[in-house]
Amino acid sequence: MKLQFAMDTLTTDAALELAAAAAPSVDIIELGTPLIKAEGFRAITAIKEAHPDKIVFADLKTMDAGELEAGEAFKAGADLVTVLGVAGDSTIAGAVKAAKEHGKGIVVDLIGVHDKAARAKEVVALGAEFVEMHAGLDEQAEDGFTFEALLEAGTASGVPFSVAGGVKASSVGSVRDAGAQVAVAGAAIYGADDVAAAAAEIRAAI
Ligand SMILES: O=C(CO)[C@H](O)[C@H](O)COP(=O)(O)O
Repeated sequence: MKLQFAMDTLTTDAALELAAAAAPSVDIIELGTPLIKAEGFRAITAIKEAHPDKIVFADLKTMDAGELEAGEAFKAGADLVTVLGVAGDSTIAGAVKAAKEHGKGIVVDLIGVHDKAARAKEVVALGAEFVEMHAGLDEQAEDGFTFEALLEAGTASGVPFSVAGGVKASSVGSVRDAGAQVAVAGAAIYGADDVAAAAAEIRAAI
């Protein structure tokens, strides 16, 4: 299972610093949505230039204009780009078209999707590389939410999936055991006093 580091920071300089510290322990470096909104696609280029050997993941969370937005992110250096699962099929298909043109991949983020397992099958049939079983901060706070439900949806989907939303060293083993291809950890790494050690601890737990 690969480890993805989600950098939900607001400046390229901070992201470069975080990425340098965590890089030895992670496979995928993610530019979080707030970072891309704050700094633009040039932040993608900066991270890819600093880490050409890593998979660079641009968390665009695209909802419309899939081909255009994904295409621009790939041109900037992204290897994987996210489109929302609640977007229309034509948006996802457009983003997949851009990915094929660039030899890259689309990940569909299932945040806010009620039946994640069912939508996962549909979007992989549309050409998504894998889906992200993702609970945002608001969803995690809802009554009845459990991390296990996220894992169960991944296993039930029968398609390649990642898990995001509160993953840490103590829970990453359950992500692996659920059959995920990728575990995404954000705050557990960037919020630690020692970023390099936090990333290494999660890697060791895998
Ligand atoms: O995409 C995101 C929020 O929309 C986060 O980057 C992702 O969920 C990682 O979260 P965490 O910091 O809880 O590990």
